[in-house]
Amino acid sequence: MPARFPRTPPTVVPAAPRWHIPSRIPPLTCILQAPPRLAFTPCSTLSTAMAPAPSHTPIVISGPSGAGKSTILKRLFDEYPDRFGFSVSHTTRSPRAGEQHGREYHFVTKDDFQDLVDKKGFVEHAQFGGNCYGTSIKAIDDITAKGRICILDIEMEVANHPTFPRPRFLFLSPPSKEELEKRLRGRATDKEEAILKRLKQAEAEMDFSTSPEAPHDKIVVNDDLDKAYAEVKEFIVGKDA
Ligand SMILES: Nc1ncnc2c1ncn2[C@@H]1O[C@H](COP(=O)(O)OP(=O)(O)OP(=O)(O)O)[C@@H](O)[C@H]1O
Repeated sequence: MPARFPRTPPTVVPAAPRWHIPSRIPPLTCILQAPPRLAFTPCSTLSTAMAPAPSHTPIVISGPSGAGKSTILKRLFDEYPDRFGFSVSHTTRSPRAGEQHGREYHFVTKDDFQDLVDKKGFVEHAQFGGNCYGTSIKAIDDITAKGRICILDIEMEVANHPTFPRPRFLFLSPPSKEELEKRLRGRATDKEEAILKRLKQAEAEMDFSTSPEAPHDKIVVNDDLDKAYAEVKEFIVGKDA
């Protein structure tokens, strides 16, 4: 799994969760016009019609915490060890012991960070715990220049960037809220409060995933792991890989 960018929690608009599986996702023409609005219609969807041909275009993978992103990506990276890369984020926080500039993060001053923000050099950036974090266009381009596919676990604001070419968006969905809760508890990495918070946020993410503003080219339901992996793999590296 890539170094994870601290994600800004989406705004949760209270709504009764509807975990259904629509037959297709909204057309891509909606994507670049509207800002990502996180109002909510939970569901799990599958679509192949809108996905462009696999290439070196960066992939943004999203989905509720516990949906299985790390599990599936690990499998993919094990199968294709030289095919992917992760962008190195910028941060204004100080390096921790053992961290190297340019490896874990690009450690920059607040002024330098702001300068890059002003120049629209980030595809997304956010504040977290009093520090700024961002994914720069250059960091993504560095991966693509090496002939690798850059995998990003970032917010959807990248879809609205004025100059960055549109990445491909993959959403990994759990089969149900109950199953998601089971996985989060089974993973045993979070306290009760964190699990409840993740579940609430999951509802917002699920709703957003099928709203007209959602940019996803493909939504994979991670019920059976092998099947979900095969679908993710086909979307990312193509059918014949
Ligand atoms: N298809 C599946 N069936 C059953 N369990 C699964 C499946 N996929 C993943 N899991 C399990 O669900 C748990 C959550 O998976 P994982 O940690 O990969 O989720 P994640 O989406 O990466 O979460 P986070 O965003 O919090 O990192 C793990 O314990 C994993 O082994």
